[in-house]
Amino acid sequence: MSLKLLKNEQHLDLNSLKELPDSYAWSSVDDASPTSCGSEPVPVINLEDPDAMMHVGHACKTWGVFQVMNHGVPMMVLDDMEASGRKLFSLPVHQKLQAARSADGVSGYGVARISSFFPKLMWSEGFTIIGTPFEHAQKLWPHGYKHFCEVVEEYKKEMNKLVNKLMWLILGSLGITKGDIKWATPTGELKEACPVLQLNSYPACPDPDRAMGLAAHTDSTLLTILHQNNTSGLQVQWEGTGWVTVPPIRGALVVNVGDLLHILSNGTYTSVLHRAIVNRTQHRLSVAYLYGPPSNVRISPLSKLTDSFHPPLYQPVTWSEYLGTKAKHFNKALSIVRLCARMNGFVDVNDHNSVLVG
Ligand SMILES: C=C1C[C@]23C[C@H]1CC[C@H]2[C@@]12CCC[C@@](C)(C(=O)O1)[C@H]2[C@@H]3C(=O)O
Ligand SMILES: O=C(O)CCC(=O)C(=O)O
Ligand SMILES: [Fe+2]
Repeated sequence: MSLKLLKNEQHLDLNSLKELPDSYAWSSVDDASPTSCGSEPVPVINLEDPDAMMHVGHACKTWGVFQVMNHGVPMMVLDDMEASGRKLFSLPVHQKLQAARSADGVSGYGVARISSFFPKLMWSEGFTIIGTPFEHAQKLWPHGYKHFCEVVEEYKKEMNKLVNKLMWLILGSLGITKGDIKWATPTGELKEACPVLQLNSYPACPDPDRAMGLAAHTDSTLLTILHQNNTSGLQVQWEGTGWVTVPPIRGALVVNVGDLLHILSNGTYTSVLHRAIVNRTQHRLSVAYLYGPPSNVRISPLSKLTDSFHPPLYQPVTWSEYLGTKAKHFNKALSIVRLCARMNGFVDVNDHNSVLVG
């Protein structure tokens, strides 16, 4: 009985609510005002700038997030994806539930996966696509799924090109070359990981100061590329002190460092804590392309970045192992895969039982 209630409650039609139900009222949405708390704005980088690599490296080190312009993804591809996402979320709830994520599944329609770690519900809906969206799209539009599938494929193709460009800029900024990356082909193409596309919808909210669109988290990726519509809501944490809004810029894309890049760079580039807040009048939509390594690749600190003074700080993990740790431990996942000092040889050299990892 109580389980059933909870399930129904998780699928309220947010668009129809005139008041914030208690189950959505967060007691402490700190600093929900979209100010930049006196910090610099999040960097905007022109990828055609000859110094792009340096700017990207600096942004990854200081912020863990930046926006890119002149990235090569046609505006039409972004617009089409946004329109398709909008169409999906404007379907009636009972229809969206036809494509609901199964209890043990990852793809499909539902609340944010991290919801289970919070006592209150988030003011958002999501649709996760892994591989082809065909099966779910067919349930949503029995006769009209083809267009949606085409738009998604085109979007993924363009994002894959961009993620290659960005990864080599980022790796280059760390002094890493093509031969250092196990999952790159000799021509320098990063072998296709199975990318995840996450569509997020944040309906206008009657009480935005007490609601949370998507609670603070880091992404379990190497990189995430985010397209947001013309409504702000994305905020990143700055130096652990305040929230800075990443303003939507038409045509620009937000890039953020995920936990696996944090591990790969041995902590040089930090995965950024971010969240989405909501507003009273506008429907916000975002599309995240979550990029991780191929499933057989174990990510560990690159050997070029480590030596006896800079020992590797993290254990090797595959993407799916890391997702499993994240699903269980949420924001403690990164510290769980962090090697303890003892394992790094920061121990009494006379302790012959210590495990040295090199
Ligand atoms: C490949 C991924 C990465 C996931 C889990 C799985 C599919 C959906 C992704 C997101 C998308 C929304 C935020 C997040 C925190 C969530 O709840 O679901 C992400 C999470 C992660 O980055 O850990
Ligand atoms: O909607 C946003 O701006 C943030 C989305 C996000 O963080 C995610 O999908 O991982
Ligand atoms: Fe995220």
